[in-house]
Amino acid sequence: MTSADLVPPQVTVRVPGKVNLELMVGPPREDGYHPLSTIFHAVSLFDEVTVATADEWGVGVSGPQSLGVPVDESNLALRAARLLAEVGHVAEPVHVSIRKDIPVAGGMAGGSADAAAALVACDRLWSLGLPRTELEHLAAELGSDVPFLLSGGTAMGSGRGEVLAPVLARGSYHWVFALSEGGLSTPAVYAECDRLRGDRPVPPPSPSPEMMTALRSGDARALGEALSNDLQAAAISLMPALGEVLDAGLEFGALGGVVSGSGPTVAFLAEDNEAAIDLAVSLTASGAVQDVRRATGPAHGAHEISAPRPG
Ligand SMILES: C[C@@](CO)(OP(=O)(O)O)[C@H](O)COP(=O)(O)OP(=O)(O)OC[C@H]1O[C@@H](n2ccc(N)nc2=O)[C@H](O)[C@@H]1O
Ligand SMILES: Nc1ncnc2c1ncn2[C@@H]1O[C@H](COP(=O)(O)OP(=O)(O)O)[C@@H](O)[C@H]1O
Repeated sequence: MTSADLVPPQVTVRVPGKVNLELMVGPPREDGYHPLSTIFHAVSLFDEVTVATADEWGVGVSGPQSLGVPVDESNLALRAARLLAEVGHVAEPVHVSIRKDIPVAGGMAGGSADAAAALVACDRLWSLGLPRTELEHLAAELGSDVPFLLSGGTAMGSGRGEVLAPVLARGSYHWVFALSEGGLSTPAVYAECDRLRGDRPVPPPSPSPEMMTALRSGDARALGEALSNDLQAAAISLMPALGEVLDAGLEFGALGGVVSGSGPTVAFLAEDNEAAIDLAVSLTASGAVQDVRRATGPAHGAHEISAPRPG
C-alpha cells in the first residue's frame, strides 16, 4: 500500500458567478415564478467546490466570501450532492468543501454556482457519466439559475431562467463589481417589483434588439448602453444607497452600470483593463461602496480543476 492509497478520492470543480446583462421580468405565473427573458453572462469571480468521500454527509465553507453561507442541510451544494446520490443510487456520503469568492446573496448566483459545481464534481467522483441534459434537468430542480452555471459563457435564459439558448456574443469585457454590506433576498426583490408595478399591464418579456446588436458587435460602449434590469428599481427601493452607487460608477467613467440580478451587487462595465483599475480605485476612494472586485467575462461554466486522486 502506498501513501496515495490512504487519501480518500476527491474532485475539485471551479465555477463562476454571473451578471444579467439584461433582465426582463413578466407578471407572476400561477406557480409564483416570474417569466423571464434574460442574458446571463458568467464572470471570473470563482468559487471552488471540492467533494470528498466521507463517513457522513457534511459541508464546510472557507474563503473571502464565506460569511452568511449556511453549513447545514440547506446549503445548495450539499443539496445538489444529495440529489445526485439519489438519482445515481449512490450510498456513499461526501463532504463538500466550498471556497467562496462569489459574494453571498449578492445577485451573482453564488449558491446556484456551488450547486452546479457540486453536480459536476459528484458526477465525476462517482463515475456516473450522466448525460449533459440529465445534469441540466437536475440543475433546474435545484434553482432557476443553476443550469446556466453549468454552461457559463453568455446565454439567453427564458422560462423562469432555466431554459437556455445560445446567443451570438463577441468580445471579452472588463467588469467592476461594487459589493454592498448585507444581501437582498431574491423573493423579496421579485415581490417588491410586483408591488411597484401595481396594476400596470406588463408585456411578456423578450430580448431587446439593442442588446442583441451590442452582443453581436462586441462593442463595449454599445453593451454599456444596452445594460438593463427590470429588478433594479425594486432593489433600489429596498436598498436606496444602490442609487448612489450607480451614480458614482457612471460619474467615474463606467460605460454602463446595472444592478446584478436581484442585487445588491452593482456591475459596471469598463472600456478596458486600465479603465477598470481606475474605476475600482475611484469607487473605493469615494467610500460609496463596501468593497469592489474586478472580473472579466465571459467565463467558462463549472469545470473540473483536479482529477480524483488514486485511492
Ligand atoms: C434574480 C435572478 C436573476 O438571474 O438571480 P439572483 O439575483 O438570485 O442571482 C434569478 O431569477 C433568481 O434565480 P434563483 O436564485 O435560482 O431562484 P430560485 O431559487 O429558482 O427561486 C427563488 C425565488 O425567487 C423567485 N423567482 C425566481 C425566479 C423567477 N423566474 N421568478 C421568481 O419569482 C421566487 O420567489 C422563488 O421562490
Ligand atoms: N452554497 C451557498 N452559497 C451561498 N449561499 C447559499 C449557499 N447555499 C445556500 N445559500 C443561501 O442562498 C441565499 C442566496 O445566496 P446567493 O446564491 O449567493 O445569492 P443570489 O440569489 O442573490 O444570487 C443565501 O442567503 C444563502 O442563505
